[in-house]
Amino acid sequence: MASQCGDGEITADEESPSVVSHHAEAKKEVPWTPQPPFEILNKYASHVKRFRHGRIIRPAPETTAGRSPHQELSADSILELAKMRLLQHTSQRCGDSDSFKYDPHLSSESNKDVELTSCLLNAAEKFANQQFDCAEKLLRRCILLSSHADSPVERVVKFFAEAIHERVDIERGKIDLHKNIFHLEDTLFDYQPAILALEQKLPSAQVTQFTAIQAVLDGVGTARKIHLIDFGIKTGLHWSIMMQGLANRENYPLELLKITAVGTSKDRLDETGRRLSSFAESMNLPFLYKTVVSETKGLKKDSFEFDPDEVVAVYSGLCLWSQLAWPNQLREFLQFVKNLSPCVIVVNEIEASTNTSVFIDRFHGALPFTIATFDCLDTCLKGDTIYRKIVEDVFFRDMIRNIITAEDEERTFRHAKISFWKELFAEFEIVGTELSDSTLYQARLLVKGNAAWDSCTLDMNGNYMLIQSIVTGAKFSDDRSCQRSEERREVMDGSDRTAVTETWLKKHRLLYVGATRHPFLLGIRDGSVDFASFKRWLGQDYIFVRAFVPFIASLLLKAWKESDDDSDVDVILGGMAALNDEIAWFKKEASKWGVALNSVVPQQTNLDYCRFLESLTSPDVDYTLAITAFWVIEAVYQESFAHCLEDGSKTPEELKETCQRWGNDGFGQYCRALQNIANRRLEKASDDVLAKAEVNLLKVLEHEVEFWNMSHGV
Ligand SMILES: Cc1ncc(CN)c(N)n1
Repeated sequence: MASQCGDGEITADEESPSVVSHHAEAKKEVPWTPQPPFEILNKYASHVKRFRHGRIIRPAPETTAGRSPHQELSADSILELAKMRLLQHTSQRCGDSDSFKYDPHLSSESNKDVELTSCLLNAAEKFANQQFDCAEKLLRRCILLSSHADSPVERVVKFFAEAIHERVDIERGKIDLHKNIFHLEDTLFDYQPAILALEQKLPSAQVTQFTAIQAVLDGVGTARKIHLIDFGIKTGLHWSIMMQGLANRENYPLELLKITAVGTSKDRLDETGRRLSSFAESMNLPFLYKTVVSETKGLKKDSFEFDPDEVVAVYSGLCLWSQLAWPNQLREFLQFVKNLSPCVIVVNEIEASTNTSVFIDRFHGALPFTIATFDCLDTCLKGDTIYRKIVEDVFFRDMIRNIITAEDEERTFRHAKISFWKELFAEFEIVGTELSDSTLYQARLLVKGNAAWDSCTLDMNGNYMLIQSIVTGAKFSDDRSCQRSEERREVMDGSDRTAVTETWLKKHRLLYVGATRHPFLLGIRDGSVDFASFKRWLGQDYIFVRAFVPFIASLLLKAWKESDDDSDVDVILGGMAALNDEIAWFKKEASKWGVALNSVVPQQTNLDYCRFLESLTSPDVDYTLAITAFWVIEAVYQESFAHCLEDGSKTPEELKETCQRWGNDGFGQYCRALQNIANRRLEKASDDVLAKAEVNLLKVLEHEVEFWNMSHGV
């Protein structure tokens, strides 16, 4: 795809003031080159070196204090700073150009972005308060200053300012609401190369595609006849990826893959069908493609062809939002889907809060999400400026206009938060099912394996996966503190008493799976492990375990001084005593494998982890924090090695003793005792300690993943 659009062309187009020429260019037919499924995942092998600290542990909010001169700010930090500026300078409210004080620590670009954003925020507030003159003055300033739109923030400000300006004119009766006749399906089709570029380069698109495919594959299991119903098939690229997964299925050869695509344009559906059919043919995959030409409203079951032997799966990719303006219709649609009796329904939606009739709330719901998206587009479509412009100009400009200028049913662009969707699905007894470990692991690997996706984070909300383009440090801490009381409430007064640590493990399951189902461990479990890797692990872990001794000693001291329960000391002492035996075991094992422990040089990853342990030995560190970290460190090994001993494992004889050491039931009981102590302490901890303990849990998990990476030799 990218090679279809060389740099020269892009440069020329970049200089063009109009986007129309880009559109003409981008509409050119380009070959459809689906990526083989696991080739995308195989990319990890070469990228895995970048499998470094991701964004799961977000940085502290960026502030300008202590910053080097002329620093660039991330787009989301600009938004936070702009909000702060606006709050601080309440007197400078009506577009007075001299009132904005440039921060000498920031680059001129960042200063300009902050100024523009606070001007826009101010204008939106003024508009919401019906101070149209003042709003107009501010908006004119935004439009003027963002006319060159160099940065993603400027482009967002420009689109929002233009839309609010139009809204001011509507309110004043100067113009009528110009109805947006935006037909998503047509637009997607008209700009297919841009959409394909998006699908292939945007982390959220790739992760959702893979997760969706894997969830469908898990859902249909070993079925030989699979019927996929897709409401919103677009390019159909995702199914070509799945076809390759199905073609590789060994024990349960596929008898038929049937896809029924639902949409309003027969031509467009047929074209997608032709591509998928030829792709299936090239793979010798038994394939049938059907179409149902209809709006989602008023769908009839008998428009679909069902076979009693087949297993039905439903995919709804960015499709439900378009019905949010008509809640009854949305409910009818869900009932319809439910009546199809699918084995799995995979839904992919944008999470934002724009489904409200209150203008200012909608504005604040749409702005961060748009800034994050533009920032992400800027990074991921760097070499495809034409496509980026199309996506911004065609899709987002219309979306912003609609969110800002329209009301009631005219307002068709809506997004809801995950809690809304969960409640809605629950009405139909549609509940989230757990994503398999391999799905979670692959999703995380996909994000971590691509340096350009540094700003993408994955989180779990129950069984729902959240993919966020960018989350600010500030937002991170806000979100966490909002959740804190909820987490605690679950512990204290819920009848279904879920402890804090369990809630966290669910919330951070992706990372937990990454730490406990690493390919190094899976290699031990299936017998394919490279013994050189095992020896590397042995030597490095010996060094780690030695550093563990002072950590436990300091923990013992903290327990003795601070604990409200004497038995804590006994549990920790048990762990300490076992370490003596463990160190002796390492020595014996090392001599068995010919590893000279004295000459092992600690690797940087190991040193980093040991330094983290050391930081927890300080008397300033709260007992609750240290015991929580201790529990996670032990629990990861317990869960990891126990998995290598479960039924079906092919762990080589010579590694069984290692797995037994941490995978045995006694060690499991000891870990549960540690977890109980952690829960008891966390239940009573202050919000501050609770927040720090959660961050430490994430840090331990990250260190553990890195430790396995190091051992694995990546
Ligand atoms: C890296 C690491 N993590 C945990 C453990 C278990 N004590 C260990 N030995 N090494």
